Amino acid sequence: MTGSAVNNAPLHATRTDAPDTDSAPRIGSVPGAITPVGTTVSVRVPGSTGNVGPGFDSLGLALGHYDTVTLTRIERGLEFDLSGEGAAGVPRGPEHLVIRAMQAAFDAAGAGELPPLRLRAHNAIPHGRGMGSSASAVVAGVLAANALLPASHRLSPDAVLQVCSHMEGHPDNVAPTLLGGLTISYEDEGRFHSVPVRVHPDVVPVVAVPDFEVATSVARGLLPEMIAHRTAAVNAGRAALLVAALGERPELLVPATFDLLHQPYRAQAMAPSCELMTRLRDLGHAALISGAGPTVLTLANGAEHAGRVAAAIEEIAADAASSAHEYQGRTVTWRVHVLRVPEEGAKVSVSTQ
Ligand SMILES: Nc1ncnc2c1ncn2[C@@H]1O[C@H](COP(=O)(O)OP(=O)(O)O)[C@@H](O)[C@H]1O
Ligand SMILES: N[C@@H](CCOP(=O)(O)O)C(=O)O
Repeated sequence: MTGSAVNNAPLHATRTDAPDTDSAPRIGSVPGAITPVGTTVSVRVPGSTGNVGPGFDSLGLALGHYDTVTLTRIERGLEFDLSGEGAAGVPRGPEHLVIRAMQAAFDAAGAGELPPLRLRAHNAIPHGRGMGSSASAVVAGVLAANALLPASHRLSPDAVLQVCSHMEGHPDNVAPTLLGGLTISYEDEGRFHSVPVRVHPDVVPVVAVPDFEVATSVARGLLPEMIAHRTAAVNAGRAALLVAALGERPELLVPATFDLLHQPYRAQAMAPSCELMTRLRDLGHAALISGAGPTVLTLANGAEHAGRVAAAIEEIAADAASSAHEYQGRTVTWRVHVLRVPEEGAKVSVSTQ
């Protein structure tokens, strides 16, 4: 999730840019209007990889690695039952990201304060690793809140995209989390748009998740204000090629995942990841820094190739001479997951007691 420093300021976060729902009547004071006590909303939400190499703040790919978030309307208070990745480190109060996202959805719908809730979350998406955990939390919160609202106040799919993208500050993670597959997102006069693109079934994401975190806000703070025209031209070409490679021509994934726009500037914050990525690319694999890092994502061409990538990661990580193995006097440990690209995004289900 994006912070508030100059380089990572949300693109357009003013209320005038927010969804046009200000004319909706406020319903927070009408108890019967919001789904009754006992109602439970569950959201199964995938992770995502932003940028996918050269498509900074635009391209995004859903990753088949899921958090499950369940909200129950209760009589009073705000309760938490959290487990899995990051559970010990997140606040248990109104500042919890899922609750903040729910309130943002209620605000956009003109619905006032959230009702009393119990939040149960089981997280598989690691925090601060570039696999879109904050976007998934935001999407889960906004979709859960929407399901609690009466039909008359529910946000449209476009309004959901606006609220989620404004909260994140960039749309490339929330779009595939909402829609699945590959998405091309862009911002135009304060509104976010996203186009889903079919992904070739042979594309297999392999992630290597290191044991250290880099906050997205920190990684964005490392980016320069200006880049050379030549650099922009190289990246534009590779980003365009990447859409073709992911959709039709996976054999082109190595040249298509080359980036000069963000990865080189962020290397100082994730040296072991850059070493692993470089070694994998030297072996002919389409490795890149996932999102703002430090996870290394390799896009394999078929299941057999994915197995070879996983084996190569294990071998490089075991090489005592490599900074992917030992960095600043300590051993870096990596978790490797062979995932898939889900065709569908977050799924919501509602039940009543
Ligand atoms: N499921 C979650 N529940 C609560 N907070 C979350 C959740 N996922 C992410 N966050 C918050 O977002 C932060 C990570 O966001 P960010 O730095 O953007 O990394 P990432 O690449 O994982 O999205 C966490 O430290 C935490 O504060
Ligand atoms: N385009 C963003 C993507 C951040 O993804 P995350 O998963 O690291 O939050 C960026 O590169 O900053």
